[in-house]
Amino acid sequence: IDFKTTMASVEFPSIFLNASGVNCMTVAEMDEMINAACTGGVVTKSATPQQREGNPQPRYYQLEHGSINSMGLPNAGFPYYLDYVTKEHAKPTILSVAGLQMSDNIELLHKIQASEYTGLTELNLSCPNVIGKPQVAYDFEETDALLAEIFSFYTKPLGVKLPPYFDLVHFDQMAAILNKYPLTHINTVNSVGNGLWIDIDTEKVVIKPKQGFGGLGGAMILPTALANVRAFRQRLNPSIKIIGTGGVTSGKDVFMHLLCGADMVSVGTALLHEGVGIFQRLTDELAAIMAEKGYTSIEDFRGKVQDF
Ligand SMILES: O=C(O)c1[nH]c(=O)[nH]c(=O)c1Cl
Repeated sequence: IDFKTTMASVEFPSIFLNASGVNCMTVAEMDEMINAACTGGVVTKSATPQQREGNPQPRYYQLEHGSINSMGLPNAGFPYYLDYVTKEHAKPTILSVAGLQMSDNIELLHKIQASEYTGLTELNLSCPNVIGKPQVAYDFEETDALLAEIFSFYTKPLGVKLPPYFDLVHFDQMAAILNKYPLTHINTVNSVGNGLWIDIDTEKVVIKPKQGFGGLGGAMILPTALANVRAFRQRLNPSIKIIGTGGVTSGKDVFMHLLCGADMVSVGTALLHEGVGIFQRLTDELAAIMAEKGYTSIEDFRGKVQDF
């Protein structure tokens, strides 16, 4: 069964990607993603204009059914990632960028527009862990203004990374904004912002930054991720593709993301725990589910989740 897919006329040999932030900080990690079996390519760690150390450690903690993180956007800096994605690779790249304020985002996209890079870029509007900075994507007016400014000059393929929304009216409002712009895709969901976990032996929170508040990932956020994929698929122009992210640990989870309408699927927490071998496992498990159901292509069921 071939899981290749095309987004913005870029052909991905598989539907599987890493969630930005996992297995994508260094050239070695990004090469590992590209060279791994059953991956479609690599999404870079969200790049800021300058290199960043990020928040103090411990800033990541594995929970029984997922993870909590407040990394604080550690990354090697925009030039490092632009240099990587501009080079030739065996599979496509998605350059993720995250400004710390509006002017950063505009500056980064001007640089990409002026660069040799012709691949996909993903604007991260949803980092929950930059202390003192609210998530842009929860400010609808700011998001609209930012996209209007960007598309006044940017002509290369561009998608956005969104946080989860939890109100149907917010889905309506956000989709109405996104439908105004020639986006190649959305990537939904980013971590569920500002969760908290406690070690009852020490009676302390488990991560140091932000008094223990951090973004949630992994199995426990799958229902939220599925709802966001379905809600946006129902509302967005078909020309805007969807990368489904959040809670994927098995072929069943991939199947559910695809039923909700995802075009590609990315894996974060489970990739961190299992390594890049997970993509062969997910591929085999998805293929087995499809075989059992008599599906020969993802198009047989993509977006066809049924109401009760
Ligand atoms: O703290 C982080 O680096 C981080 N952590 C996340 O869970 N999502 C993001 O978009 C980012 Cl940028």
